[in-house]
Amino acid sequence: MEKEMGVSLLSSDGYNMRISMIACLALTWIFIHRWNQRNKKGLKTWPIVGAAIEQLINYDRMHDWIVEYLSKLGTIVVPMPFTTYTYIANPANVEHVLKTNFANYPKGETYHSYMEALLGEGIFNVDGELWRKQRKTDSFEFASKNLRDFSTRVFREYSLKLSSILSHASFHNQVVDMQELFMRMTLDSICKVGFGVEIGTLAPNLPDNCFAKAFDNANIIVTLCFIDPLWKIKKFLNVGSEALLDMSIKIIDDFTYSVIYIRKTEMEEARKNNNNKEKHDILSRFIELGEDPESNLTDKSLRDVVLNFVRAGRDTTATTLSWAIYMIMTHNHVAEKLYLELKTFEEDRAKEENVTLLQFDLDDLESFIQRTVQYAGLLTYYSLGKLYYLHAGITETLRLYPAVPQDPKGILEDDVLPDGTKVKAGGMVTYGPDAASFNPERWLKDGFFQKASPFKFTAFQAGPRICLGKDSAYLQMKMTLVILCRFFKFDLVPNHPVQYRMMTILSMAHGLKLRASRRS
Ligand code: HEM
Repeated sequence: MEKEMGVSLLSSDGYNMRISMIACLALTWIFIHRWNQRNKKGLKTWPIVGAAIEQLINYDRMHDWIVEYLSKLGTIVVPMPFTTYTYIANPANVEHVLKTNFANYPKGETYHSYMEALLGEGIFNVDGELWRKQRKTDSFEFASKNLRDFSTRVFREYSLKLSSILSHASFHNQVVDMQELFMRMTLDSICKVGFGVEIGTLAPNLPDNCFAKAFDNANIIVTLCFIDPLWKIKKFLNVGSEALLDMSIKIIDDFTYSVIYIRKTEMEEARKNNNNKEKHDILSRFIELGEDPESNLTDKSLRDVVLNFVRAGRDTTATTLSWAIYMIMTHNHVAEKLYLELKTFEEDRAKEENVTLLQFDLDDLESFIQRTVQYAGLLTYYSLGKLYYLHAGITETLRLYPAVPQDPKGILEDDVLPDGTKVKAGGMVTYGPDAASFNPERWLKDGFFQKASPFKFTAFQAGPRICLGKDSAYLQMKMTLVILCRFFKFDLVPNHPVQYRMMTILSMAHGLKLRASRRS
């Protein structure tokens, strides 16, 4: 018995000793790992988990966290448990990744698998030949004057709808969530420009729309795949978020395919009746292109084309508009300078068009709205191009709050960036800003807007995959802001928290709740 106890005591001692030794070794390893980093300027990491702890602690302020490092260092390497992210801001590195060695940094298979349910084989979600072919066709369509004129009319009409909702709200001193209104406006306008249909979500009673809801749900769920390691299992079992995604995609597809069918039937009817009145929405243009058998455009490819445009153009523009309004209302001198630019512009345009501006009374809603409509009538693609201060304000907003804050690229082969940073195949690299304070003046010289290299100002990406909708986005943002900032002043609801949500698009986590007041 004594012997047995002795053995078990010995073995438990031995066990404890082994544990103590392992603990000692582990602590020494951690100590050496941390000691070696004591003079390191960049991110401090831990063994095995890398920077995951620091990243988790900074999750809600991820954008600032990265910008703080980038502004000091230009490049940061963030090791994570299964991969390494390299963040770059130095223009030479950005140019190398987005242009010079473009072929080594594709979207990659992981991104494709996350987005496939929603974006299919659309331009955003493919590489290689499939991407090249779409890029060529889309670039041609985007450069078309017909599409630009049609978009200008649509953007003007929906900006006026928004302004009318604000006029009523200001008359009754009601609070509005500006971000929600912008989201509705950009969804309605992209559906009109993309499919040629009115979905009417921008209305005073804020109606629900099943396509809009399903599209929002699908967007959130595919984005969650980036942080949900179980999504493939859920998809296989069709449970949880993946079951909801499946339902949402059915609603989106029913709507999209029915619009494709209706548009095709209309086009056939029109041809039979020799009625060749052209439609300018993107879908109609692609249906026409699909009539050439060599184009290989099926109904599924038409669906992918249009949904990629909805995804590209909706949240990006709406969130930038929200941040721009927030910047304007929190920087009084900017608001006043912009107001002056818009008043002068109004007088110049009225003279050019030989129009007498209507008198209006701030307390008479009808006359106020009539005046906004008259002003909008003076806004054309070319005249908006002369508003340099506005252009600088929007660009500065995008520098500080890039709508696409992270755009990770895969790495096919090991590479060395121009600043000497080594990147390994299988990791990810993403570019970003190293921004500081809001100052539209930094974009102006003698009152004229000065462009920056796209490898320095990266909000629209750069190189062969630079955003195709940049001009269209500026057109819509200017159209909207010209009307809003000419006729309204904005005040944030006291204590409303303005904070970003770190998803694929940099939206405001709690919306933008404000009161608008009318300006003479
Ligand atoms: C403020 C508004 C916008 C911003 C900041 C923006 C930014 C970007 C960025 C960063 C990319 C690269 C992302 C990636 O490759 O995943 C991109 C690509 C693209 N954008 Fe935009 N975008 C905006 C508006 C629009 C609009 C209104 C449209 C069209 C309706 C559009 C169409 C596209 C397309 C088609 C691509 C894919 C280009 C390619 O892969 O070759 N964008 N955009």
